[in-house]
Amino acid sequence: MKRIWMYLKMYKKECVLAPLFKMLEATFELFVPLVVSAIIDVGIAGADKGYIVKMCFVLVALAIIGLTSSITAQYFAAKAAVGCSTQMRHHLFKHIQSLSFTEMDTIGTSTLITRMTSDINQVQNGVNLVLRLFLRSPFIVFGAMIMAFTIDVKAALVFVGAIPILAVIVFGIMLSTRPLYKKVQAGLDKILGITRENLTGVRVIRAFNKENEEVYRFKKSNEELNHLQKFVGKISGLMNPLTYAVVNISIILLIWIGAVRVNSGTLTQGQVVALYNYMSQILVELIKLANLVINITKALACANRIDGVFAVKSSMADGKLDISETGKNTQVPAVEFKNVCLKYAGGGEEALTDINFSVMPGETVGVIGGTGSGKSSLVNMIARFYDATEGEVKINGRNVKEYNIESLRNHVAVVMQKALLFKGSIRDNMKWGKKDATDDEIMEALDISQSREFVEKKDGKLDAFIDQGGKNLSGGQRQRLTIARAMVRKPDILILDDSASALDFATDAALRKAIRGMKSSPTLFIVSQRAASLMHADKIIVLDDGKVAGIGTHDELLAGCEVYQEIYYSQFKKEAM
Ligand SMILES: Nc1ncnc2c1ncn2[C@@H]1O[C@H](COP(=O)(O)OP(=O)(O)OP(=O)(O)O)[C@@H](O)[C@H]1O
Repeated sequence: MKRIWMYLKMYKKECVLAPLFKMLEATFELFVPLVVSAIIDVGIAGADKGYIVKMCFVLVALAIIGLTSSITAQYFAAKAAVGCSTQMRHHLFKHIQSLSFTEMDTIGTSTLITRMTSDINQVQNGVNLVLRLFLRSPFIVFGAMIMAFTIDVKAALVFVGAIPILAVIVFGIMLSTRPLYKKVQAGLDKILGITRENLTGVRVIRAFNKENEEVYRFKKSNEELNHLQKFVGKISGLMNPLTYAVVNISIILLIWIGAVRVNSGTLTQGQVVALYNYMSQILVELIKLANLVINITKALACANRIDGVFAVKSSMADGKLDISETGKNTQVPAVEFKNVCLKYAGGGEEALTDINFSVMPGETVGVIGGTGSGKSSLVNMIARFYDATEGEVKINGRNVKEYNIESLRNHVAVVMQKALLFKGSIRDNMKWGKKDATDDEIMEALDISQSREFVEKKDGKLDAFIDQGGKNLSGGQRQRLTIARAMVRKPDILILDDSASALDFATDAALRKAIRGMKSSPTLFIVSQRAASLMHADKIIVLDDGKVAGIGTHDELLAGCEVYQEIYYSQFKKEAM
């Protein structure tokens, strides 16, 4: 609530004008039954055609003024609601960007997307409805009752009896359905999550013939939601018959009392019709009010969930040191791990235990080990995607935590296992590496990553269009372009995290040779399960179940490291086959 108000404060004028125009509309609406009553009592009763036409014009004028007020109110309410949600979305996105991978892992991508999209939309709807209805509906309810009293106190007593009964029914149903609506919202979130997972993983699902299982999984969740919605719908469905029953009984009473009083000459026929219209207006507004309260409840629940994300603070404090101020001394290791341990949030075993090694500037380091042995975890700590839970990761002799994260990540380029490109031209994608990269710099990076040939064959060359995620490229082409994107930056430390796995051996070898041939060759980490990709490295780190099983050159490890021997001979036997 506090947060919504924080954003709404920027739209104070709109927040005042929207309800005011709605009240203006309501005021004119309250006059309509009186005009209709006058048409009956004066125009029709007196057969005065001129009067009837005149009053019809008054009705049209009231409708036009009401409509104009309503549109104006809608404009201001929408401006405030959309403005509030835009600001909130912007800040939430910025906040999410500031979170470290640890928090992102804990919250989950799917949840974050739901907060950014449907939750903020719900808040926007809630704000819009509140601005339009929170004054208007009570105003009409009480206004109609007062108008009824001005017509006839005795007949208006029917209103005094009916309104509380109607309020109890409407709000009673609303209160009983409120927790159920929360469950519906959770069910919707689940469906959204399944849909998102399925759409992003559609290729894998088809490759594994999992369509039927996925359709079944979706159907199950959808049916659960359907049952819940039907149940809530049935309770909410009681609202109309019950309220209409009360209103109709009240109307019968009104007409009965009215008829008696018309006979006695205390009331006119038109006044009875006016009383009837006021009763109808009250009913409509009470139903609107109930919907408003349901929407407020949903909006507040969503706002709380959004607040929950805002409440998560990054566990990664930014340092002050600019990395360009270090690294002048070539005798200091470019990367050093000192007794490093890593345990991911959410418990479980340590992913890395007591890792110690150092790498001098310009050296090539291979990281090898079985699946889940901790290779990616190890290199991810160099660019501070995760912080060591124990020990120290140092770059140029200083703890990575001392560096300003932006300068650190400009210095360390990571090519991730999953080759991900973004919608846009090849040039746009390359400029992710360096904003102001010239075409020459891009071509140089394409040369190193062995991508020039296929890029030059594409229509438009650097302007060739890449679909979202790089779907219109082959796996190997995607990998080469992600490597080129990292090379454009000319990083001091380059990490290839199993990022050449889709390349053939000759291209893989040509890539490594080109990197080593660069004028200022980076300190290079090659993570791979293929011994052939890193056997020429200056140093190979062999990981086994999160621990270092051996560090040394290929020859040293082949002579003395059992895990390395196992990996190497298993592959060379395989490759020889
Ligand atoms: N974000 C994470 N949250 C929790 N646990 C994780 C996370 N990332 C990795 N792990 C766990 O840490 C261990 C090491 O994983 P890591 O990805 O570093 O292995 P790897 O050697 O790179 O494997 P692969 O070769 O299959 O990519 C695994 O047990 C994995 O389940």
